[in-house]
Amino acid sequence: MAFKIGLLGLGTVGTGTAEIIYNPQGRHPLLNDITIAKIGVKSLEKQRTIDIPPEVLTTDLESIVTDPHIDLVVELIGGLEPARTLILKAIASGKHVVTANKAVIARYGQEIFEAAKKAKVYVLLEAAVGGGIPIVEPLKQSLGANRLETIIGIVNGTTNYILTEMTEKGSDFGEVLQEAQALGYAEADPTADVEGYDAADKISILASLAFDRQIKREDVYSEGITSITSSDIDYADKLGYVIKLLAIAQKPRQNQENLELRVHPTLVEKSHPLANVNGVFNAILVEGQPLGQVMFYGPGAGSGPTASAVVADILNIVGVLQSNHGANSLDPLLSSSPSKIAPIAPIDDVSTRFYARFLCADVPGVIGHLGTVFGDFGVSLASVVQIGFQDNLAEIVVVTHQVKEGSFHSAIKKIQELEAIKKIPSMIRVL
Ligand SMILES: NC(=O)C1=CN([C@@H]2O[C@H](COP(=O)(O)OP(=O)(O)OC[C@H]3O[C@@H](n4cnc5c(N)ncnc54)[C@H](OP(=O)(O)O)[C@@H]3O)[C@@H](O)[C@H]2O)C=CC1
Ligand SMILES: N[C@@H](CC=O)C(=O)O
Ligand code: NA
Repeated sequence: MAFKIGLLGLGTVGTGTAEIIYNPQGRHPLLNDITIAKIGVKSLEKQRTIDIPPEVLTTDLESIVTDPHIDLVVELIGGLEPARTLILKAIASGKHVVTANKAVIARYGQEIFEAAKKAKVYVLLEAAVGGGIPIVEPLKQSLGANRLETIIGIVNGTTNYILTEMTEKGSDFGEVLQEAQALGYAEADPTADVEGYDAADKISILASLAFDRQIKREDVYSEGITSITSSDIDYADKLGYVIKLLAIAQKPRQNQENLELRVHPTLVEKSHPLANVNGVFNAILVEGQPLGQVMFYGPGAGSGPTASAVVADILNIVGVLQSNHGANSLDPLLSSSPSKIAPIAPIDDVSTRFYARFLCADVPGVIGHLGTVFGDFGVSLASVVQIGFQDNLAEIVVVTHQVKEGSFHSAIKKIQELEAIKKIPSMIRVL
């Protein structure tokens, strides 16, 4: 019997999803049991790159999520509303849901998962993190035997594409962002990409799955790439690093209660596996016991790769429903709904290494003064080098050992008061 899909959205990901479902040859045989009953869009007049029978398209999305003939709703419109309301209505109407919407899941996941549990339907979201990379399903299933400790990921394709183009071709930030938008990688409002909010949504979702905790999205620290300049990229290169936007989740360390969750540009040593993840590719390094480290790598955005993850979720649901013949319970490996909230450490309590570039008057003893102030705040330095001159000012680069963010920033505040220090053009964390 055909399994009927109601598709909300026919943009980059919706079109990729429809293309797979309309062309099942050579793919998983279960696809032959799936049909698209309705597709909800904003505009019926818009030119589409795929032929859709006119009676399938509608602008009445509510009629799709309440249609008694539809079994599963695929939400690919993006944004918070009406996406959240439509997902909840679909659940209340007894429909399974597949979504790529990390913004909604990171903020309203708990509400949605609880509603789904009550209604005994699945809500799957493989496409929401890492695009086509299977990462959500492995965290729920394949890695279930492990005590997961750390996740470090490049989880935003747009910013990785921008940083790669800036690094490899010296391209201009604004121009590359436009390219990423044209390629369908960026969010409708690319602020979410370049300011790190999209990566923060994604790391919240991954941490919630890995540590089985609810994450308060508003407590996740995020810093984007808008202030990264080509000079930073050049200096990083000279020191043996590349700059990547990393999303990091760390389970509570010994004798601590708080999770560490943060997104920021980071200097990554060129020999590190994440340093060679370029363009729209994403990679997620997961560490746990007894497995050790495992890295998931692949295309993190774009029509086909993201649709691959959407359709994988649809197949998972259809497969489970067919095998248990509609039994009245959910497969615990597919459904998820953590009960406890995890406190998140304030960013000042997190330890990291820093790279900082100073422009100083070229007077004797300036390096000594910097060292003394850092020392006063317990910041230990791995290296201090004068790398040249800019506008008659000496350019000094400092790399610290692990230091509490709070101590580093207190030292910087004091350093700013030094007569010889004219400017601190960049401070970037180091992995
Ligand atoms: N693009 C990517 O690479 C990836 C995207 N995602 C996520 O997938 C989701 C979809 O993204 P994407 O395909 O890029 O988005 P697009 O902007 O390309 O497409 C959005 C689609 O939704 C429709 N739509 C939007 N708002 C409404 C509304 N209020 N009522 C009816 N229809 C609406 C649009 O209709 P119309 O066509 O008529 O304008 C369009 O078809 C987002 O949550 C995004 O974060 C996840 C991973 C990767
Ligand atoms: N805008 C996102 C799309 C995929 O999630 C990105 O660039 O990664
Ligand atoms: Na994925």
